[in-house]
Amino acid sequence: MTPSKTLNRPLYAVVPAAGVGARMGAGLPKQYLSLDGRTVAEHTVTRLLAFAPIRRVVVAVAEGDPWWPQLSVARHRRVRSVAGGASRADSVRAGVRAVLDEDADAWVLVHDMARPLVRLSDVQSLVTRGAESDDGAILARPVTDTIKRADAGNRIDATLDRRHIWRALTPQLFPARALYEALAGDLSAITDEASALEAAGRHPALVEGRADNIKITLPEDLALARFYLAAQEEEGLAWRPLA
Ligand SMILES: Nc1ccn([C@@H]2O[C@H](COP(=O)(O)OP(=O)(O)OP(=O)(O)O)[C@@H](O)[C@H]2O)c(=O)n1
Ligand SMILES: C[C@](O)(CO)[C@H](O)COP(=O)(O)O
Repeated sequence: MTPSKTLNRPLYAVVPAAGVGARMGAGLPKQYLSLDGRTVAEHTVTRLLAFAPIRRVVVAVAEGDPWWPQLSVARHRRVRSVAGGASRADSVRAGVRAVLDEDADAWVLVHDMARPLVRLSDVQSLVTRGAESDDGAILARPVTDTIKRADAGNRIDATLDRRHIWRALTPQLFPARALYEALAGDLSAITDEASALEAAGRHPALVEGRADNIKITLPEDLALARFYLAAQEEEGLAWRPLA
């Protein structure tokens, strides 16, 4: 992938990877499950490392995680590990702190470890669009179903105009300083980084990403991920060994 021509500040990736995968219920965190012979974590980090403009990939792992240090990707020269926190937002904040300690002027791409199928073409689109404004940008998908809002009794309260409804994906791109400050308050309702920036009055851009950039969350997502991975390989997006 050729370096971005648009982002004129250092680019880092922060990967929250300190979750336990409760909804997957696999007995170990889902990022260490195998996908075509490699862990989900290896797929994810290797893809980010293949995006040349990323100076470093900061991975937030749970304290005492015995699986992460066993992966060769954890020792890659452009990978750094930090201790994650009790919530996703805490883990992201720890990663962004490490980025700011290296470069106060950096931008960060925050990407779920649980999204191993992200395409470099989507990362490039995000960086190109995100660089247009200090409010940043996120990958997202317009919804294709009819969207209902429920009342407290799970009866339909309203049908929303889906032309304005998008599903948030990752990566999400922001100036590191702005994100760090936005993550300083009450994090209990924060499920993605854009929400934190929105609460601070910013309006990140939505950049349409590919549908195969799924988050592995439930057991059935593994079969879907294998299907999409095979399709990507047929397209020529094959596994690339670390440089
Ligand atoms: N304290 C936490 C919780 C989550 N994550 C990370 O945030 C990403 C998205 O979260 P999610 O899919 O919810 O993962 P889990 O928290 O592991 O899943 P669950 O909610 O089912 O336990 C994952 O890469 C996960 O490892 C994190 O870094 N720190
Ligand atoms: C950030 C995210 O992937 C956007 O869809 C998502 O919100 C994280 O998932 P979680 O289950 O809320 O941690």
